[in-house]
Amino acid sequence: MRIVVENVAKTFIDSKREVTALQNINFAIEEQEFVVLVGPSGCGKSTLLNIVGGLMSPTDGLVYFEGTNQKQPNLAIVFQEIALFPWRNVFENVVYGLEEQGASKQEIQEKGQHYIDMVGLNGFEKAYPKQLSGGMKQRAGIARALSVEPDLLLMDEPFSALDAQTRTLMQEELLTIWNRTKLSTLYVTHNIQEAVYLADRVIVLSRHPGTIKEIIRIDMPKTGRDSEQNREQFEKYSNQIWDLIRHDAQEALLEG
Ligand SMILES: Nc1ncnc2c1ncn2[C@@H]1O[C@H](COP(=O)(O)OP(=O)(O)OP(=O)(O)O)[C@@H](O)[C@H]1O
Repeated sequence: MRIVVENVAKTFIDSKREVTALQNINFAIEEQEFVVLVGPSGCGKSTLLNIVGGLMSPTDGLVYFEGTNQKQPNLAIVFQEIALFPWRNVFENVVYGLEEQGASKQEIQEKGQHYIDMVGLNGFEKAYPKQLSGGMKQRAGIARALSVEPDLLLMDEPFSALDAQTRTLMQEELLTIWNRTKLSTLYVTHNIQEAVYLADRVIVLSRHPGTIKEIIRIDMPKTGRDSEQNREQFEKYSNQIWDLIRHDAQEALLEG
């Protein structure tokens, strides 16, 4: 399935002012592609992700899905703050979407366990959210999203609330999982290194209004991007993206 975003614009109107959050947004996410949206604060990353996920409608333009008969394909979203149900244990949280889909008991058992194993939470099936660290909660949230085997995975700053070391480990794990599942993914981050580490293509947004500044293909193998031998190329991409964002990021900082 291919996801096409065509001429999307979004204007928010409240009592005081009108904010054009997005304008003239055109891109596609190919089957099995990992696309990352980067840009400074307020450039419209989350708004765009929410529009692609159908949680918000655009003021103009449209999002459509090619190569599928389904009117509404199966999407799963992972947010920065994983909202696990506190009264459900890890297993029960992970299989929530499967239950909603009306999966059989056997399917729930098999898929639930498969994705719990995939995110490294085996042994914690019966633990409750309050007993888990931030990284473990995030793993449970990812397993819950994966368990419905979505056509498109949407992730909005999923690791930004984690400490730096946990974040690095989670990025590595996400890449391992992605290499196994090859799920079409749209991923939002502020973090340029994270974008270069994970993406097939990086979409750089500028702000006021949020438009696409450039789309950069990260032409490196998906494994070992952070290795010594790839360091130079990794930094070249990071610098290229930072040069595109720098001015807008400075403005965002001054505006607070
Ligand atoms: N519900 C809303 N009502 C009014 N304005 C909004 C609303 N949601 C977002 N905006 C505005 O739209 C613009 C884009 O916001 P958005 O949250 O999508 O940016 P972002 O790039 O995800 O920011 P950040 O990186 O800080 O999360 C901002 O100027 C924001 O203030």
